[in-house]
Amino acid sequence: MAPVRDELVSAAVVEQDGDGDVYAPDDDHAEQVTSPASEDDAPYVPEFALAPLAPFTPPTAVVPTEAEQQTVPGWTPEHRTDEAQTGALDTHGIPADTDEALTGSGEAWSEDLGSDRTSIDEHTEHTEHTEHTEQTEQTEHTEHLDHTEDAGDDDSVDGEDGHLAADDSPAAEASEPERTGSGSVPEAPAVDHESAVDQLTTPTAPVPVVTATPGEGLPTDETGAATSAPAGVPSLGLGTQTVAGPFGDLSEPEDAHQMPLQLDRMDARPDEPVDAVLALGANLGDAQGTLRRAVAELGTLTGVDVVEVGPLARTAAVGGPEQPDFLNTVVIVRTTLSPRELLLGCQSVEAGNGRVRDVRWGPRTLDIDIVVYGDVIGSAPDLELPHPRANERAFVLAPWAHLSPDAHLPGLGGGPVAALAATAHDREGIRWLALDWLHDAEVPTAAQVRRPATVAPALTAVQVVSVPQPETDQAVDQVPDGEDAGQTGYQPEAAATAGAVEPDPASADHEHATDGLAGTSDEGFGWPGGPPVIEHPELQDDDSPASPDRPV
Ligand SMILES: Nc1ncnc2c1ncn2[C@@H]1O[C@H](COP(=O)(O)OP(=O)(O)OP(=O)(O)O)[C@@H](O)[C@H]1O
Ligand SMILES: Nc1nc2c(c(=O)[nH]1)N=C(CO)CN2
Repeated sequence: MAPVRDELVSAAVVEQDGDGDVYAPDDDHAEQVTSPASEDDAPYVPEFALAPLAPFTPPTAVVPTEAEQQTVPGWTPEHRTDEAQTGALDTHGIPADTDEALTGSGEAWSEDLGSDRTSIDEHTEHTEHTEHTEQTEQTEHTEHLDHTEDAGDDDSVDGEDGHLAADDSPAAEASEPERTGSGSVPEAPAVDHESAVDQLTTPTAPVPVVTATPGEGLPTDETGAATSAPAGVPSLGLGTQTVAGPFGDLSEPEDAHQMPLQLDRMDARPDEPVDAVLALGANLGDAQGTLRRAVAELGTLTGVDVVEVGPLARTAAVGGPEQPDFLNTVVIVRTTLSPRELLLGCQSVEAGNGRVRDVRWGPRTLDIDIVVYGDVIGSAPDLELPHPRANERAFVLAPWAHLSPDAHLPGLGGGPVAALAATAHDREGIRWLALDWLHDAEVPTAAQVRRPATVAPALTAVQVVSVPQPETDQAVDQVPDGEDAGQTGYQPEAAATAGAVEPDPASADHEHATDGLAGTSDEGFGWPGGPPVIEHPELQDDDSPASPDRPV
């Protein structure tokens, strides 16, 4: 390994996080990143560049047949690979005999991987151009994980490990919210989430090509490549096939540039449906509306059933630039998708709701993280399970513990979720939890804003409010106002069972309740002396999630 040293990269340098995600420069958040340098500051030579290269035989230009020139607009000889090297090619440079396999089952596709890496790349292009499908994140994912020279040139590849700044996609750009201060996000373009996931699961889809360290539990050969699929992975083509390296199908020497095509445990579909916990957050635009829509859209993903939805929490932003409060919730889904398929499904929903990744931990219209997927513990360049920061985030743990008081977070730093929520650093940034946010609900009276029976002991300090059904785009800011309110979706029987505390109007804290970024020492989660029952948990303020005109 070449010597490296840590350098504080200036704000002018693109930031890169531990996951390999690259973010636009952010003056406030220059990060420690590792960049290679030698003692004498000699130009850095990447390690791979030192590897002995096989002699390169440039492909022989192939003159198109007359028919080809007529049928392929814009055709030029360099669009083709040497036929002599790759066998009979179709007009897209795809070996004719592999075309069927490529569009057939994933298994058949994988069997042909050994034939020609270039043909696979070409095929991706072929798929793109011929299917005219919407440019989903999945398509990008599949395309850019190719370890080809071209892949490295593509801005949309997010970091060295090849995972994506998915929202660089044209679809995401098109849906970039206008931050005009109007507070509303333009209608997200319709995204066919089902078809996005179908592309992952149907035989005609390009199989996601994933390189990662071999997944735990998979048998591997001496190169580290997975040699067989684990139980429950019927069609993703895990196997011993290797594909040509970044320089194409060089014949000499045999193995020098062969890279194993590896799928890992994150691609393993479960034998039985698995419960996964998703954390949702939003602080731009109509955050509540977006979260409602996201829950619905998650339920439309093939292989995903929404089982339970947590309360809505208003939370102070953690990390990143100064920004509005978030609305957060958790959703428990039952899925037959693999972890990576589920991630791609979530990212598809994010993209459809205008998610843009420009600033790390910056404001966003929608964020969906996989907190846990069953009891899977594992790490791949694009997916870590459980989510590596979930154990320290009250904005995830508090709504989760409320939904599942006995939940346990597996893995390093894990433990009982309610206990983790009670000690998380950001616990005091939890402003309130609303139980009835998902469905139609009328505004509660002050007397109805109280602790419910189901609240976990560690969460009793969180004020529970009712959030009304929005009538406008700005409705996330509508105030559960005790004075003007009618009935609520809140269940008084539950409160009675719990011996709910009668609200004390004197305890109302209008100031803090209306200031999304106000001091946290004596409010919210961890309030000493019991739950603050706030008569007017005003949300109508500039810091609120639906008020993106605040400078961010
Ligand atoms: N468990 C996970 N859930 C979602 N994304 C994950 C997970 N593990 C790794 N990732 C990767 O993290 C990348 C960055 O995700 P995202 O932009 O949503 O980060 P973030 O929400 O801003 O920050 P954080 O990861 O701290 O929540 C994604 O592209 C994804 O590949
Ligand atoms: N309150 C809050 N803070 C955050 C959130 C979030 O969802 N809520 N998401 C982040 C990145 O995932 C970073 N910080």
